Amino acid sequence: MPIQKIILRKLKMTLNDPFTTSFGTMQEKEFFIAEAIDSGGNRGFGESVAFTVPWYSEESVQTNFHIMDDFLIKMLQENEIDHPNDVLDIFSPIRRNNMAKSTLEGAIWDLYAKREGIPLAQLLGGEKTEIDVGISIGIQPTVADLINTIDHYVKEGYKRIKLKIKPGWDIEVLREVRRHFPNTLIMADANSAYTLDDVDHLKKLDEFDLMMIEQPLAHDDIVDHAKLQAEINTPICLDESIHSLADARKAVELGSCKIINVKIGRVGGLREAKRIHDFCQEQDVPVWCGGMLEAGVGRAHNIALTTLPQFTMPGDTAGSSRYWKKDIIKPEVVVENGVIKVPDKPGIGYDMDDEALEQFTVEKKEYVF
Ligand SMILES: O=C(O)CCC(=O)C1=CC=C[C@@H](O)[C@@H]1C(=O)O
Ligand SMILES: [Mg+2]
Repeated sequence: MPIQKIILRKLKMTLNDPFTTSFGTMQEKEFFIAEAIDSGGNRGFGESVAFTVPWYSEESVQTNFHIMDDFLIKMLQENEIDHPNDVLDIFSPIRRNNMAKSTLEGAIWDLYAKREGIPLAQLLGGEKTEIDVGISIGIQPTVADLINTIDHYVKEGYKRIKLKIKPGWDIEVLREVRRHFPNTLIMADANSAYTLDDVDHLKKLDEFDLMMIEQPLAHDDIVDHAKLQAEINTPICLDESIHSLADARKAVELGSCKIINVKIGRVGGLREAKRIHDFCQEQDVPVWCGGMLEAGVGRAHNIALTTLPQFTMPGDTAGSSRYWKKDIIKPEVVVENGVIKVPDKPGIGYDMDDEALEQFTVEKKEYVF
């Protein structure tokens, strides 16, 4: 692929509402958009999903820049890329830093699909023309606020509600939520807020008929999760613990989870995400696509991935307006009755809103090939 230039832009955008989890609250979001341009003027885009503070994983906005700027882009300049599947092989001398790798890999997948004139979803092997989506709701100031927020999104048609829980904001909250919403698909995400000392407490979740509990124990654990899964009926879904196909295989073998949340950035890109999908399909383990409060480019990549068949559960890819007053793609991502229509244009299927891209850019660097 004749890449002529890569542009890295650091953007700063403000979420409509603060998003609170067991590890903190976010409202300002900084991230990188990588743009890969070929000799024909085609433009491919990828989005970095690390947060400013490394509280979800060890990566941050600044480590993403350091790794891309000092290492990864040079590796792309020095190696031939025939297919986007080559990119992670080229990056393999660099350990982890998956979100940095995924930013550039994503831009190259989009560029390749545009050069071929096909949608990214189709290039990945996805066949769905629409995808079902749920929504992730942060910890709210009061239970009444939470009930109102859920009510709003249930009425908008979201197919599944994910709540954030932590010690002190869990059993009683879920009891109230279940009482108000007896038939809604509900799951809880703990972002590693518990330990095995909480087994008896976590067993109480079984009474709420949750679809799953996401990442109850340590972010780097699969052994204790297997012990917990043996004690509770609620299916465990792993998020933070899964960085690769190898992690997914070990977790499934150990019985650490019954469901996997696939985040493209966390696993190092679309190639690894697809491999995890394929493995889970063979093993009959459902997967769904997680979110990292992305802007339009990351959201579009999530939509393309979700068209693969084993994404049988609604993911966290809500509509653009849930996060942003103005997104960086045109049209923005729209959810109607809990469904997103998969775009059928080449690549990620949405156009860049270049004015918005410029408006939110706070730093920019170009790399000529
Ligand atoms: O709406 C989204 O993009 C999903 C938001 C969400 O649930 C999460 C975003 C960022 C970090 C975590 O708190 C989290 C998750 O763990 O899945
Ligand atoms: Mg999670």
